[in-house]
Amino acid sequence: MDRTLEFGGKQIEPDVRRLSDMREVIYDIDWLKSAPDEILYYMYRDLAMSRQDRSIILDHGLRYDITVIPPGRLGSEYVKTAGHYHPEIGNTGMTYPEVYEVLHGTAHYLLQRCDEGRIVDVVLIEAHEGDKVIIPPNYGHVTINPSNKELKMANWVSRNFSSIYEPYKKCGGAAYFELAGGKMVRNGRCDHQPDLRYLKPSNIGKVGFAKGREMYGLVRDIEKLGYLNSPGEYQWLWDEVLSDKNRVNAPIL
Ligand SMILES: O=P(O)(O)OC[C@H]1O[C@](O)(CO)[C@@H](O)[C@@H]1O
Repeated sequence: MDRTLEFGGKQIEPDVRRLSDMREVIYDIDWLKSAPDEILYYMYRDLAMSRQDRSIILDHGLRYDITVIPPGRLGSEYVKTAGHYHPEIGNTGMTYPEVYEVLHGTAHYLLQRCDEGRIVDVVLIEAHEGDKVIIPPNYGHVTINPSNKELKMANWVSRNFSSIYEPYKKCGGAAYFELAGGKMVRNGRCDHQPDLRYLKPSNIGKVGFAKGREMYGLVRDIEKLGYLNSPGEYQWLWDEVLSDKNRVNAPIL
């Protein structure tokens, strides 16, 4: 199947993530023994609709990507991304945040925060088409496609860093695995798995999100993405995104 994406009048070829790139984070080790080295997802990075947009995006130290995760299983587990953390910004005590939007399908964003090497918070956010999900500073993240439809999602993120994969690989994955059917199982290979908190997506008007409006359009109001490079100025946003007021029941699949 041709996986070229047309964006801004250009044909974009994806980077791909194969099973061999993420063997360490798979739950079903028996399945892994004989699984073919398939492509699991497609990443179209650093997109812009026009030259003018590109120049605005670069001036603000940002990047816009699209990722496509076809439906599938990793043995008994739903298909997912490898999982990574972002680095700390100087000595601020905060790592770079990120924001996702579901363009098509359903996503489960599994977030976790470590303190002194111990996982202290784990959050699962179910998002549908049009939902925005902010990954706050200091949280690592995995995206799961828990449906039988293709998941297409976009993200805005700082262009000033490279992702850190080691902690997920070292722990054999995130604190939880989502099995086909929706059961969440604790990852016994990592030292501590706090109870899961299920939270709502971060559809927050104050940072420019609007129902039915794709967040690519923020390129025309790019100051609204200021939290991606200066998270220290947005404590109210992190409090709001992570608040227990946003708790929901576990999703029913
Ligand atoms: O780097 P991973 O864990 O494979 O996840 C891929 C995702 O991360 C991003 O690099 C953004 O953080 C996207 O391009 C892509 O959706």
